[in-house]
Amino acid sequence: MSPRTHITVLGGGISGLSTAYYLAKTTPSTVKITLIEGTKRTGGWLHSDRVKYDPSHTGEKGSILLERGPRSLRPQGISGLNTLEMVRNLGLESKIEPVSKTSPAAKNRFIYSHKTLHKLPSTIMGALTHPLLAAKIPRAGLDLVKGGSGQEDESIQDFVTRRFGKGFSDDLISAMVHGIYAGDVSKLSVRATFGMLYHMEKDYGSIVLGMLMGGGAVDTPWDLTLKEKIVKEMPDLQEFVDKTSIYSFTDGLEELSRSLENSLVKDGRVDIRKESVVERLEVDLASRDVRISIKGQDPVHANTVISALPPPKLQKLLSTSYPELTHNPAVTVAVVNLVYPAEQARLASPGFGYLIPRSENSAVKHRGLLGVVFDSCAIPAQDQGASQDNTLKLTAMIGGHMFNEALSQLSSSSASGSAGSTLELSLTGSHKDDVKEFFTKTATDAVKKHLKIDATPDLIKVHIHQECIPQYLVGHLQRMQTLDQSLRKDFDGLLAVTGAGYLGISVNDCIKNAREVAEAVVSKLEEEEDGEAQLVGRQDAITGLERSWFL
Ligand SMILES: C=Cc1c2[nH]c(c1C)Cc1[nH]c(c(CCC(=O)O)c1C)Cc1[nH]c(c(C)c1CCC(=O)O)Cc1[nH]c(c(C)c1C=C)C2
Repeated sequence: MSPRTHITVLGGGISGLSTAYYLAKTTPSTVKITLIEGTKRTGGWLHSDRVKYDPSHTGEKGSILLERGPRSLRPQGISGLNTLEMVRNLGLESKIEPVSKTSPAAKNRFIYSHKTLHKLPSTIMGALTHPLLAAKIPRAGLDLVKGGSGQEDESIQDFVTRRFGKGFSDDLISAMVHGIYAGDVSKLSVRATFGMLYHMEKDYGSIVLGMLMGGGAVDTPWDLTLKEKIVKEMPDLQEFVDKTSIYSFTDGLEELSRSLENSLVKDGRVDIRKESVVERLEVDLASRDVRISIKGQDPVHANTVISALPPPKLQKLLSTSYPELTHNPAVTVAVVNLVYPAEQARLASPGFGYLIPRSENSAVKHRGLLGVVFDSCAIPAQDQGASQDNTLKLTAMIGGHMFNEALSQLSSSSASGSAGSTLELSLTGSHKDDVKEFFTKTATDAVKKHLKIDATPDLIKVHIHQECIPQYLVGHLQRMQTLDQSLRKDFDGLLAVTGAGYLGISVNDCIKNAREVAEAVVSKLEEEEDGEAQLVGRQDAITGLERSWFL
């Protein structure tokens, strides 16, 4: 590869950091790598706070971890294995806090319905015979006799209702969609979010049959090669995967992005530009140059740009319009951390937490509550000192697709009267306080009503994460295929994309997709150097969206 080669990554979240990390691992030291981080703090919605905490009832000092976004990772699957490999290479293994498959957090996930907590089924068979659905028709039979819809895509709700009946979608599946996407089951694409179900229907004509046959996998050839490589190099990881349900780190999931950034700094290969606002990307195909204009700084020139920015942010930098970059909204989630004195607050049903299904009409009845995580039970080892045994820590997640609808109730109840859609989003001054108070009350009322905990929290923290989870609307994968073709045609490999806005929102998927695009870009640049690329032409240029044709 030419010593003048310069690859620039845009975006300092987990996807941008991972892309830079894999580029640094796979390129010779002569290749220049720049990471332009932007103005937001590294870690984004993975951000965690460790609060020095003095439980007043003991007078002893402790320290308690309050996390904002996803707080754990699943080790399973190829993307899970890939993250574990990264964790080991970063030297983070000693910080892992595993949750065993036999722990209450692994076995007990609940949904709140008809004034009680019901245990979520862990298998499709368990779901089909679930007491919440007992009064309805035998759904397993329905699934076995129904064929496919013949449609390329449909909403999760349409798919599930067609195969298993409406109760199944409104009760169980909508709750799960709240607990992953904070999204609306009637709007999200079944193919892009639960691809396994889509493929089971397509391949076996039945989900039950597909499950029994172990079908539905959506692993690409690249995924399978990656798995083989990791298993060969680190065979002992499988043992951890087999016994672990989820895991986190001593100081929270943010430790992963912090450690990634530290390793990039220490390694010295990547020029990290913090606090840099990219204003424009201009591409000159003839000289194979991308001019990156940065506010108040000299422009940067690169041979390839990999954007890990949210798709609408990338659109703002481009002169041509790509409707696929702006089609999906991203939802806002309010995260309320609550810490109670343990002797006044006890969980009757220990577990991971509970979710509110669509059938509960949450936007109105529960002011937009999506669910509550039982942090003290889910990953108890994260809290230290006196706080570990003397506190009950819960986190309420509120809003998502119901954010504005829920908050519109504030305008009718608060003196300021300025909530609702105005939350698009100028959270300042007294209005900000009203909004925070609204979410605090939503969370504490839910804990009283649903968990029968009447105590007053010792500590409350509210964080509002604007547009933190992209919503893959119906037709998402087809749009990604169209975008793949357009980027290939217009940029000929000079611009590739990665990140939660495209092909997987989970932390594991973001890391694996970052690895895939970084490795593909590097091998393409190597081919170009060898003169092979000229023979193959645009058909082969890298966009980061190649896997959209496999899913
Ligand atoms: C109550 C709302 C939410 C809870 N977690 C999230 C929300 C919006 C965010 C979230 N949860 C998952 C992901 C994707 C995976 C990742 O990045 O690691 C995100 C962004 C994982 C997840 N959470 C639940 C399920 C079934 C999954 C899928 C993978 C898995 O099985 O672990 C369920 C769940 N989420 C929440 C609760 C309280 C809950 C179950 C009781 C909180």
